Amino acid sequence: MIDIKKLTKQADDKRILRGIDLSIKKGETVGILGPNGAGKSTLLKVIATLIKPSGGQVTIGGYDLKKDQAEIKKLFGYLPHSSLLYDHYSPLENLVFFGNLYGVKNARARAIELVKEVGLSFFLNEPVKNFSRGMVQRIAIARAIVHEPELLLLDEPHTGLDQGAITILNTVILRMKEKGVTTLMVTHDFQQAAEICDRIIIVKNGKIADDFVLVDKKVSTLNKKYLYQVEGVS
Ligand SMILES: Nc1ncnc2c1ncn2[C@@H]1O[C@H](COP(=O)(O)OP(=O)(O)OP(=O)(O)O)[C@@H](O)[C@H]1O
Repeated sequence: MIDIKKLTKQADDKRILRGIDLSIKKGETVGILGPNGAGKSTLLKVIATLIKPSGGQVTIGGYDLKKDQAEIKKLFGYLPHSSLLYDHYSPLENLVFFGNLYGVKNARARAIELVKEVGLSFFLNEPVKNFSRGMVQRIAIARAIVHEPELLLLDEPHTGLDQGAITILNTVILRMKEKGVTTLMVTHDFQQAAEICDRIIIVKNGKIADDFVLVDKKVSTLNKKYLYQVEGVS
């Protein structure tokens, strides 16, 4: 699904990504972990065609990032730090708007179904500006999947969510996985990464420091591996 070779990104004098080689198969759920400033969000933004790489090759769904941006944009749903929602619109209005933008057939029915899926049917017609951070995040997740993307790019999706919302988000991710969707998730939440990811990538100083399958799904194993790679603690 994603094939990255020798990816670099330089901004001003700073080398943010220093030669990333990464191959991700269709249907994988991959957690990207690493310290602040390691380059995780930058990597996600390159894949989301939001920033141009300085060097290297990126192929997504068989399309070349340099040449086929329009095709790539249709393939993924992206959840950045900001919700991208219109504050004065309700969940229904927001999701119909974004659904139409992506050419979703029956956007209204899809919007209603998604608001139900994220547990906010009661607030279907309330303006988003009155919502709590967790409620906004639930609708932002619905927005990211409104067009049923093949690839989900999530930047710290669990931040600020209560337990109920975390469960809903994880259910959405796992349901997408059942449909063969590939997910890349930047996170600082080790518990969620251990629970839902098939594979963990640790980014440090703009490079991949580790790439492994968390066989036992234990957060303690993940903590250990992370501390070893990032802090040198064994
Ligand atoms: N446009 C830019 N110009 C200059 N430096 C940038 C730019 N974008 C990001 N950086 C720097 O690149 C580094 C990596 O940023 P990035 O947001 O990818 O880190 P991150 O691993 O996602 O960190 P965090 O966990 O704190 O979100 C940081 O030092 C950041 O300040």
